[in-house]
Amino acid sequence: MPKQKLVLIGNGMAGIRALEEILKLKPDGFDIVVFGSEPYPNYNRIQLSKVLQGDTTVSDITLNEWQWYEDNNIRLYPGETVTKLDKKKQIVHTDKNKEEAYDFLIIATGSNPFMLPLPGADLEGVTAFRDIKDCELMIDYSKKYKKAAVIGGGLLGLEAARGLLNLGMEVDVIHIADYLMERQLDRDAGILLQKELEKQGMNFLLEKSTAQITGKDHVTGLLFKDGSRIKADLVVMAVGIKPNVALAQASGIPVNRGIVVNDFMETEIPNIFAVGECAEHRQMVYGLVAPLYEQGKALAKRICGVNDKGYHGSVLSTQLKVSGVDVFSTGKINEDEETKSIKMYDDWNGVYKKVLVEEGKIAGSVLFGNTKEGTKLLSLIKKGATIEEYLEAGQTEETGVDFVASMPDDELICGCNGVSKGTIVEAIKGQGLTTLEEVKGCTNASRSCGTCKALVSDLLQYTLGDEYSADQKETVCGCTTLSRDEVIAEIKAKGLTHVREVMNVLGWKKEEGCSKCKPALNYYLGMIYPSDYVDEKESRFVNERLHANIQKNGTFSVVPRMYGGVTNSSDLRKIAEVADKYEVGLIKLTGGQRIDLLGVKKEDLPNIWADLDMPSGHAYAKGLRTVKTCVGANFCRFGTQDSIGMGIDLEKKFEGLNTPHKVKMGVSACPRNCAEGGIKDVGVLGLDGNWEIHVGGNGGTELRKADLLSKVKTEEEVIEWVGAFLQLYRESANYLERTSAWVERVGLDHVKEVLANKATRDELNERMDETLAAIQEPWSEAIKNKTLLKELYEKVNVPTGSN
Ligand SMILES: Cc1cc2nc3c(=O)[nH]c(=O)nc-3n(C[C@H](O)[C@H](O)[C@H](O)COP(=O)(O)OP(=O)(O)OC[C@H]3O[C@@H](n4cnc5c(N)ncnc54)[C@H](O)[C@@H]3O)c2cc1C
Ligand SMILES: NC(=O)c1ccc[n+]([C@@H]2O[C@H](COP(=O)([O-])OP(=O)(O)OC[C@H]3O[C@@H](n4cnc5c(N)ncnc54)[C@H](O)[C@@H]3O)[C@@H](O)[C@H]2O)c1
Ligand code: SF4
Ligand code: FES
Repeated sequence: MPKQKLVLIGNGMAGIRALEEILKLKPDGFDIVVFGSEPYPNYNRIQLSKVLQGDTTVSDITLNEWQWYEDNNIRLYPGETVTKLDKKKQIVHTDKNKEEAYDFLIIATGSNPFMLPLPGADLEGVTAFRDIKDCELMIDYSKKYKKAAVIGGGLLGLEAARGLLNLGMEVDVIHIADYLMERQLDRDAGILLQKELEKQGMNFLLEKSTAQITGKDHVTGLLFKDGSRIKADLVVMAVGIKPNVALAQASGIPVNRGIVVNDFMETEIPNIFAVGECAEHRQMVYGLVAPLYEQGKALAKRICGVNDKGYHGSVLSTQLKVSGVDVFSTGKINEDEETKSIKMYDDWNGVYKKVLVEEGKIAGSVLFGNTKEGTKLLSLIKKGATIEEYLEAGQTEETGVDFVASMPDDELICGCNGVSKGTIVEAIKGQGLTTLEEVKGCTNASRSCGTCKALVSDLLQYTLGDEYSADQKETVCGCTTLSRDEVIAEIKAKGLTHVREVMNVLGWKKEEGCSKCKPALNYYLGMIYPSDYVDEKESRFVNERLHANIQKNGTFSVVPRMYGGVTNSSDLRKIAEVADKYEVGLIKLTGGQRIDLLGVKKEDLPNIWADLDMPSGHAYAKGLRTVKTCVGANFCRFGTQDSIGMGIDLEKKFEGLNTPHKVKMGVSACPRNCAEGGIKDVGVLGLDGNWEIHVGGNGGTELRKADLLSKVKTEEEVIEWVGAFLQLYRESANYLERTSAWVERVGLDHVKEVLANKATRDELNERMDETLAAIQEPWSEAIKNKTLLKELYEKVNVPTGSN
């Protein structure tokens, strides 16, 4: 019987968490399709504040890699928006003219930032702070401009303001109320917060109402209703959010503020659910992840037919993610006729605590300066605990291991994900966890805002005692407690030969591994057994499995190899013909001097490769990409050597080589370095009749200038040194570690010392040659393999001439 089709609209935090819960209950229960307007896999929106503050990068906040979708047979359409929904026929339509029928539909379209409809709101330099695009725009602006104004002194506005300060801008925060975060804090805490943030360099304009954003094309400032003005080159609006309900509304699904749902997240329309910030449950719309995750659990149980009492609403708690400021609030924050409060105010040390009591029970709390008790108070409120229970438990001043030891098992450690101390301790003991990453992988604790990380570390220390090492070794991933070196040593000692076998024998916690360890193990096995290991395609990242880079609209790019960046009229003709025949969207020259055919349909890939009859340029590979060359001595009046010839020889020699991460090379024939060897993994430079070999350069986000490794005379010596260097890197780097990071980690002196020995270089080159001898050209291999064509490239006619 065919599986029921489940379509999810919205590839954000709530929708994907609901899918994860569904997959836990029925791993193979549905045929799943996801549409997401943003061109990324599901990422941690919460961490955008940390990206702006410079504590992490966009590439590190992905929650579910592309591979996760592949592994779970989820068809993801990134960068594609659902524009229409036909609830009678049970079909959704997209902005790319796709139609998808569903048996069950989940709407998880989140919120839109609320943009004040002020004159000038459409000027260049005015932005919201909601997604990666906004974050990148602010980072970009900070490089060009000096003065930023943030409208809104709530959680988002203050986190944005801290980020902009870190980026070197002067920041004014304009707030409509008379104290900061008035929705989350009482006046006393708000004033303490303001003092602390002023010390950090923020400037506040309170009780200010903006009348206009001034400027002609680009913003130049703000004009307030009281007639005063400030200058600004960048204006960030952070004045709240609006549930994104337009699609539901237009489709006749009942909407109030949000899409109205019952306790099982069902809308009034059969088979249509809503979850996350777009949903309204018992007249409440939420804007924090903890309740959205609770909703996801209830939804998953309903859709999988598991009996449950459903979702009954959430007690909220918030923490501001600004370093140096500890502020927490939960439940009620202000006194009224029904409440009494216990207060402690230490103006000298800037510590404030208030616990509100209603009908004898704890109803809410505001903490400033010391927020250790935050999760305890949240747990007590959730349980409906009395004030006596709180007072009897004692207000501990303890910290660290003693503090977590004193917590009861049911106390919450991670508010975002609802994970208690008991659950974490049980997972550490039951599954032999030793690192924060493993606890995160198994329990979800610390997977969202990350403020509970210190408590989770304390719990690890408390549970493991002497076995715990704060200076934790880096494990391959959360599925194992072994490091890369330990795994490699075990593979060699036990003669393990397959990815699954490694996982079984070495006691992997997740039988099937994850998207981090599978490609890593596949690489390590290939590196250890170059002649015998049969590459496991299913363990590779999707781009490497398909031998083409997937683009944001789901099409692919084709980059044929052009040794040394040199081409000829016959290859150019073939490329032009192929581009016409397959209606290629864009032909573009790459930074590595290659031709990129973009916008190719997956099913056309094998036919294009067959028509091109050129080798793969490996533009998708964790391997040798390109050798860029300058024109050199044959044409350039400054050139002293044949850089093109040298580049072609290097590229022909190392073509198809798998490496821990991508490897780029550049060869120039004089110190002007036109092939930019100074920012390549390997840069070869002609100088006074010698060749200099530079290594460990990187022109990407982690910009690094290459270091001089050695100076040699002949082309043969260049090949010998480069071969030895690459093999040393292959054998000792972590998978996904670029040469730049590896050279930094192990030290240039170490690399030089190892390679200085000719006998060692020869040994490394012997192993390199064995590896190179086993390499096969992937495109011609793929078009010969009918099973592979059927499995990987749907709707393909086997190209003529293949067997
Ligand atoms: C900077 C920042 C910091 C934050 N910090 C915290 C924090 O510390 N703690 C906390 O609990 N919360 C925090 N939040 C709030 C939290 O991120 C949100 O509550 C959460 O992301 C909401 O999840 P969601 O899935 O409902 O919506 P979203 O994450 O917005 O996901 C909805 C997705 O659906 C897509 N979409 C919309 N319409 C369509 C359509 N028609 N077709 C296809 N796709 C569509 C959108 O593009 C979006 O990608 C923060 C938010 C921001 C912006
Ligand atoms: N640490 C966290 O938990 C965190 C961090 C960032 C964002 N978020 C979430 O993201 C969403 C958006 O955050 P937010 O801070 O924009 O929303 P918010 O509603 O919490 O705060 C908006 C603030 O803007 C002020 N404001 C409204 N109109 C104004 C005006 N015209 N001029 C000046 N100030 C004005 C309000 O007084 C309010 O304090 C919320 O759901 C929030 O919970 C949470
Ligand atoms: S690097 Fe030197 S030799 Fe090569 S093209 Fe540039 S100037 Fe000419
Ligand atoms: S409290 Fe936010 S991730 Fe744990």
